[in-house]
Amino acid sequence: MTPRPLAVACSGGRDSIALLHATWRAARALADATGQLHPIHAFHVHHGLSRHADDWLAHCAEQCVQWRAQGADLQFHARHLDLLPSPGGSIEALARSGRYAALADMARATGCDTVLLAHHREDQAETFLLQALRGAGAAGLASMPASIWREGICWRRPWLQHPRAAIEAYVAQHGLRHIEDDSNTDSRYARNRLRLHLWPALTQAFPQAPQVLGDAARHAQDAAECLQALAEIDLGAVAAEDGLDAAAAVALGGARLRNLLHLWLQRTVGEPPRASWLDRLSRELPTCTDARWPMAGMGELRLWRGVLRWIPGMPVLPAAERVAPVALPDLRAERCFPLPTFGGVLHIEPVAQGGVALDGLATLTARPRSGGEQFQRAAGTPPRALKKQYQLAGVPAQGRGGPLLFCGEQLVFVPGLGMDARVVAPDGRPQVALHWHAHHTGHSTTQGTG
Ligand SMILES: Nc1ncnc2c1ncn2[C@@H]1O[C@H](COP(=O)(O)OP(=O)(O)OP(=O)(O)O)[C@@H](O)[C@H]1O
Repeated sequence: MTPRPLAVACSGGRDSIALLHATWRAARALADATGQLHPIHAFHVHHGLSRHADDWLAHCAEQCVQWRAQGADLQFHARHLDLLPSPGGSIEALARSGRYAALADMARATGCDTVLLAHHREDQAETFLLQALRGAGAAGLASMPASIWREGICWRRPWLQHPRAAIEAYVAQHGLRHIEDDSNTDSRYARNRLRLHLWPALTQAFPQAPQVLGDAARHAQDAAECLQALAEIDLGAVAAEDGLDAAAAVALGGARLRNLLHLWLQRTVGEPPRASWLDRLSRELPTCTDARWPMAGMGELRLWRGVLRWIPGMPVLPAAERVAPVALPDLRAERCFPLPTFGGVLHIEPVAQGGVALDGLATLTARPRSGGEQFQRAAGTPPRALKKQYQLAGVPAQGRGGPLLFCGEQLVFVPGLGMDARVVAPDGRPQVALHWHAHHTGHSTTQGTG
């Protein structure tokens, strides 16, 4: 039988570089002992979010070339993501789901049914704490499984119970080189805030924290499995035509009813319900005969003649006027900046002429349209009301979303129209063009071309 290939998900960071190294060496040792050589595949995902992402990909690729020269049966593969955040969505969550989809895709393309991930004990403890801080139930507190099959692929975390220090020691022992992700110090991300501010104090006060939080995650895994099994049993017992027999479900009582509704809604709606919503439903359901519970932008639950059904509806995007203004960080060193509340990503491209001065990117504000904005399309033409400019330029309604970018009170950039002529930088000054990629319309708008 031909030995099965094995994949390692490699970001280029310390842990996954170490795991890739340990894996190909283990495969080679096994081959020496048994004559069976398992080919190893390294998968890298380029998220397109950091200006260093090209370097990380190059580092992983070079590392594989170097190890192949040392006798590793190792192939490198990469996928580029084009992430488009949804309004109000989390860029971390989007990157994670995009990454797993890309890894699964590479696994299928290379015939690997197992993908190794380099999470370790401290990663697991952090995940547990983050879940607790979000108010998660057993399923969230279960954190990361050491091994799980999803859609024909087994995701394994062989180092989930190993301390970070052991990996650091391995890296030092073998003189491995890895990249440092500069976004790890960005406190906008919850995991970084935890890692930078809370973790050092926590482990000083409770040195056993990584171990016991990992234990707690395993207890939560057991509890989550039991709850899932109970919900399956209850679902089988109260299923009615296209929905649930409301009286039979209510008879299960508070916690068990919520547990059942959680699984049923997750399956029918396609995502887990919010805890507050679930609480409300389980409180109101026993008191109603006919009722409706709308879920914003998704559809509604309807109770009619004793059966609770899910009626899907058209998603509704937040109206632009309800989006709050956002003071942007210094964007001078950025190439793209997601603005989830506006439903898209701002792309920044250096240009030789016709752009906005690079310095202007230090203090931009993103605002929704509030009416009365004046925009100047070209030098020598008068500034006019934005609405008029959209009409003159023939920009359709679906191309008029996204943020207006201001520098102080001066309008700089309008998706669909481009840059205001009053802020065009003189030739010879460092300058950039701005592009807005909207998520929900797929509409892309560019400085200069509108
Ligand atoms: N861009 C990526 N490409 C491939 N695999 C990735 C990528 N990012 C993360 N992974 C996988 O997921 C694991 C956990 O991700 P996490 O973001 O915690 O790691 P990291 O800090 O980027 O790097 P490392 O874990 O290698 O130090 C990684 O160890 C790796 O196996």
